[in-house]
Amino acid sequence: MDKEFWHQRWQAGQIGFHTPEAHWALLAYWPELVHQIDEPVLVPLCGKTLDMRWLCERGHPVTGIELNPIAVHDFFAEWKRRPTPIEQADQALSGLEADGVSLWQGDFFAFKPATAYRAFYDRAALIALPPAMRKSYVEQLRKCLAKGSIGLLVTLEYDQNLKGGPPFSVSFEEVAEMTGFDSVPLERRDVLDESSKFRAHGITSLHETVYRLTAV
Ligand SMILES: C[S@@+](CC[C@H](N)C(=O)[O-])C[C@H]1O[C@@H](n2cnc3c(N)ncnc32)[C@H](O)[C@@H]1O
Repeated sequence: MDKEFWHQRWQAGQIGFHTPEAHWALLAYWPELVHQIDEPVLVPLCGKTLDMRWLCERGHPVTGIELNPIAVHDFFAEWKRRPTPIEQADQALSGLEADGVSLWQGDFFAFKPATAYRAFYDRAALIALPPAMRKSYVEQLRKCLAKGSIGLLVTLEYDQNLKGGPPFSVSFEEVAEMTGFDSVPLERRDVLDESSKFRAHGITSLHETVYRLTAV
């Protein structure tokens, strides 16, 4: 998945991954996971997800990293906020901030956090990347985090032989073997009925799995 692929998706408005409400797993599991509600949260490959607004409304300062400028612009515009630029020496990405949400626009692999995060949220970030990139993503994510950081990871599982990604299928075994993290599955939910696109490919089993990750 090269960068141009994502820029074209945003340019063409092909953003089926963007949902009009905060994700069910966030609502169900975040409160029991992260008790300190002013803990800053890192959201890699964030798009313009409303999950960031949910986290912010809960009290968390939020840092999102997103490649595409349309996503960053739309996030603030749809939230009816006028962001101001963020200055950070030694940062290759350009940043905008409003009301506790900071969005850095650019390549997550070039992101240098000012301090290590202790909480993170990954929905449709790991699974947006092909297998060859996922190891580097996990390494970069781990570099941004303090030891003991807690996060929520949401994956999809389906027969990858029937459909190419993204989103890619990421197995329980792959998550269990992620270097630098301990994982605990919290819920595995059948989501086939909400996904006609997958049915059209002949897929008969589609699950969303939610994990608690701890950086070790
Ligand atoms: C499948 S979308 C998910 C967005 C968001 N997490 C959500 O749940 O709506 C993946 C996003 O990652 C962005 N992206 C892809 N590669 C990236 C990279 N290397 N650095 C930062 N963002 C990236 C894409 O532009 C896209 O908005």
